[in-house]
Amino acid sequence: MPPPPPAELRYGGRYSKNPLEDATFAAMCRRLPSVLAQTARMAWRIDRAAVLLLAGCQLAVGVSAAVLLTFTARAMRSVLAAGPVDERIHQALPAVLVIAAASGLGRVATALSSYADGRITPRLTTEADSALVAAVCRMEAAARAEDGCADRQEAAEMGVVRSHLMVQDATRLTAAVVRMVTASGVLSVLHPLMLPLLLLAVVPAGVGAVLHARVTYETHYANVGDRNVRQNLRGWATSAKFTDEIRANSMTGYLVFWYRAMSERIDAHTLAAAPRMLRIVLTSSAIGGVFLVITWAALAWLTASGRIELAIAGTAVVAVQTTLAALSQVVIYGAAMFHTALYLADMDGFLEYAAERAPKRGGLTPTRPVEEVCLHEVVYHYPGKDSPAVAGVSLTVRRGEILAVVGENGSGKSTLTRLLAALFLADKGRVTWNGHDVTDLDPDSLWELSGLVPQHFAQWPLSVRDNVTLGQPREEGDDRVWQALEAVGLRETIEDLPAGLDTLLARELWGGSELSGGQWQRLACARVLYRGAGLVILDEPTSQMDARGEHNILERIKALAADCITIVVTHQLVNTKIADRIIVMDHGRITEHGTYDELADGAGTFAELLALSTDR
Ligand SMILES: Nc1ncnc2c1ncn2[C@@H]1O[C@H](COP(=O)(O)OP(=O)(O)OP(=O)(O)O)[C@@H](O)[C@H]1O
Repeated sequence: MPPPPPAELRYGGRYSKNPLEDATFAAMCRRLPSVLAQTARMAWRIDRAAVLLLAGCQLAVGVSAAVLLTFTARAMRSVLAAGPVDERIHQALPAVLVIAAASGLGRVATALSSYADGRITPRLTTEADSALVAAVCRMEAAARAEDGCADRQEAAEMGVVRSHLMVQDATRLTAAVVRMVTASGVLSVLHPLMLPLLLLAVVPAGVGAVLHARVTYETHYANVGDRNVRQNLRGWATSAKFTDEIRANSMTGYLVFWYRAMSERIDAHTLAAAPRMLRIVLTSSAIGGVFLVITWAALAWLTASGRIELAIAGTAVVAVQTTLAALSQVVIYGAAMFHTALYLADMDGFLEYAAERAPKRGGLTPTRPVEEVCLHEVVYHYPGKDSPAVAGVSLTVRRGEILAVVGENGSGKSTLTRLLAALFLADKGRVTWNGHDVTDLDPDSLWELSGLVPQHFAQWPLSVRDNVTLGQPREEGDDRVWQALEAVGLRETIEDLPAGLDTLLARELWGGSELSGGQWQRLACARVLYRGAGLVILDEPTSQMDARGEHNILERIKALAADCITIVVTHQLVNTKIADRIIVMDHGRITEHGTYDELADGAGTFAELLALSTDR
């Protein structure tokens, strides 16, 4: 049976207006100097010596071009003068030598500038890439759920990819400008009419190149949403972690077909732009060609009518060729630079957007140990949701206490833990740690005191040791790492791995090993134990564990409870026996609270869920 047709995906996550809708040709040209300045600033920060070398080379390229043309005129005059050929050549020899030296200088300068570019570009890309990763990692967690955030990030990624062209485009553009200015200077001296004619020949190509870049960017913009979804789909479909689920649920054909269909939709957008591009290129070439013919005709007429001498006309031919080549390059690289600038603007825009959404909280350091975490009438709404996930919750948890949070799916348990850990800030109400509002506390110092095993934890493709210690300063010796592993019953498993603590936990990477689901979960618990955190939040920490593993962890939680605040979210109601207090959540509110015995003997949701869990 052929795979079913792909779902029509209506992706409404457009983040803003296409910035090109209002951009005029003049506005784009005006933008170039600022892009050049931005490139120079970024490069200057990275490698001043290389920037100076680059600037020196550009100057050398310009000087060599000017010298080349001026001495070509002299050599021509000598060669075309009256007298015996050997004498004329002899007379032209000094100028020829200067020409050879100037072109040698030009070539060396070009080679050195590409060396300087090679020194700057990789680091520039690394800077851009690292800045993007840091910006995303530092955003407020809640902002990542905003509409369009992922789209903007995808557009910004393109800026990083393009950043490797920045210096190259800028160098080529400035080299072309320098060559153009020198060559056109020489040409204007030869005859003032030549330059405006040449400009007319090249300007249509310039307009064409910029329009071309606009269309390419528009296509890119139209595809941002689709590409975002396709990229996610690709990651999920090709990850070894989901192979079983994909195969055993006969999703393969569907996913492969869907992936292809999405790619074809992206291609269709791109192909739809091709005729427009062709029209632009043909029109601009035709207009430019007409003016070029007029330029050559004008030169022929000036020479034939004796307005310029033959020797000068020879130089003019070289100067026209040089200016024309330089002008074309200015146009091509100007358009390329403009094109790159559009993606860089997306990247800059996203960095600004992310910076605006970086935590803007106070700088107070929380007092240690964490004695008390309180919620005062806290409300939290996810963007785009009608009803709040947490709807006016007040709660106090103290050191030495184990609090269990139970409730049906979607009742707001995980959101409550995010608010307690100050991962999200309340829309209304206050969350305090030791009496200080979390909005006044420095988030990094605050999270140094917390440890979390989330429902969906990462399986870091790192060594076992790094999986346990990630987020903590590296210590001498592995004693505490082994203690944490022992506490979750993983010692033997890890000892049996080929390289013990050094074993890479990523089967898909060469030499890596893989753990089972429950073993991964034990490892996530070991990480929290290793942290010795003051606020420990365990969101369904034993959902994948066998009875022994679960028992181990619960015993460990009890043993450590005296020194910290422990919050356990669980659907295994029997596990709430270890808690001093249980709260039941329903539609974002606490509907019941008490000890296990009080709630089990009551007539509320807890007793009902407990009865259901044993009714088989
Ligand atoms: N990132 C998110 N963006 C938008 N809505 C969300 C997000 N996370 C959760 N929600 C919504 O908030 C509500 C509470 O979700 P929460 O994850 O807190 O529930 P829960 O009690 O932990 O559920 P479960 O038992 O299934 O883990 C749900 O209606 C859910 O759809």
